[in-house]
Amino acid sequence: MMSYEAVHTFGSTTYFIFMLLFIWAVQIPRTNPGAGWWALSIGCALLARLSLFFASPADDQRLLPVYVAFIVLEKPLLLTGLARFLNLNLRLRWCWAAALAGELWLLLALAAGFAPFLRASGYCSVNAVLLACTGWLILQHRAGFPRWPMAMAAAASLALAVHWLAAPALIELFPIWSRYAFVVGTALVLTQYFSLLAAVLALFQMRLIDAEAKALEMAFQDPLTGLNNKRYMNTLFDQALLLATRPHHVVAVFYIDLDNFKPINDTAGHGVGDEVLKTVAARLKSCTRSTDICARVGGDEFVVIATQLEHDGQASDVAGKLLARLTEGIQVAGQVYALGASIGIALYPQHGRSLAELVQCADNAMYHVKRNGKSGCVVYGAAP
Ligand SMILES: Nc1nc2c(ncn2[C@@H]2O[C@H](COP(=O)(O)OP(=O)(O)OP(=O)(O)O)[C@@H](O)[C@H]2O)c(=O)[nH]1
Repeated sequence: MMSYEAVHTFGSTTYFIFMLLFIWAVQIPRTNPGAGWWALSIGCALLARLSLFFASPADDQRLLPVYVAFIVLEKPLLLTGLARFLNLNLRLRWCWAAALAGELWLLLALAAGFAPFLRASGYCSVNAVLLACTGWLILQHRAGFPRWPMAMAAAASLALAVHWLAAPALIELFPIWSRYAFVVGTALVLTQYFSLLAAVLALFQMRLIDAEAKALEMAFQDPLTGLNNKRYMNTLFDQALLLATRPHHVVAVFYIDLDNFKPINDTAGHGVGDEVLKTVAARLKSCTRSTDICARVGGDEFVVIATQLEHDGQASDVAGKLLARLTEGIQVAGQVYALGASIGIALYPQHGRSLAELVQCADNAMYHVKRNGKSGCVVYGAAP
């Protein structure tokens, strides 16, 4: 068993470090509020501990009200921090009243010369109730917060509640327990504050990852169809070329322009036009591999980049499949709309080495189809 002084020194130092870490967490932008209250609450735990440190057994009773004042004050601060962290609109006046009652009970017990068990049971019960509330609140509202830190904080809070509730009776029955209780209490308080700090930081990390994913989505995705946009296509094209440099792999760029899309907008409205575009996007996806790139590059214009084709002829097969799928009727709100598609194809490396060159060739080929009656596909340079 570590000596009493060693536990004191270790506990005080670590409480102090945690207090600094909570103060630091307050400075981090976009963290949930609460860390400031927890810096105050662990500060109270630290002051309570220091008051014990300076109490020799003889003047123990003189410093006991100071110790108890800090140790019960810690709990409403802890709960206020938790309510702010969890964004709960709670009235916590009763916590402060309970803390005050715990302190008053002690003063009364000291003045009236109550037995140690009776004297301690007042503030120990207040601590136990407030810690049980802390654990219960965490368990009730942990959804959407970091899982493990919240579970650990709830477990430590509930264990501390049991610890405080049982302490007066255990010390009465086994006086040696006061020494063990000191170590157990320190370990549980450290676990509790460590978990809360971890929750603050893990939530901040979750937010960052979320924001990054949203920013990427906005930067690289077409909001209507969920397909990639031009910027993403440019980014991914280099990867597609890497795949194409493998032996027997060909990359084909398909420029697809829908035929007769405008009349749908004009007759049925933009909303129906949007639904049609979404269906087209889903069909493009269903006709291609997950490694292929499907992008919406204009109102009713799409580019598909098929990677890992085994020979040039396969590009025409893919175009045929795309065309067949896109010319199937599209049903929106009980009405079936008929579309066509003009598809131009360019192959890497025959028709160009950069994406811009390939898209330009595929676009030219697509215009050739448009000019020759629409709804068809042609490879760049192959048209008569
Ligand atoms: N519903 C909807 N329409 C759009 C969107 N973006 C562009 N458009 C419309 O899409 C139409 C595209 O025009 P065109 O390509 O000339 O229409 P088209 O009838 O397919 O013409 P062809 O290609 O010659 O067959 C225009 O009317 C645009 O206003 C969009 O996000 N949603």
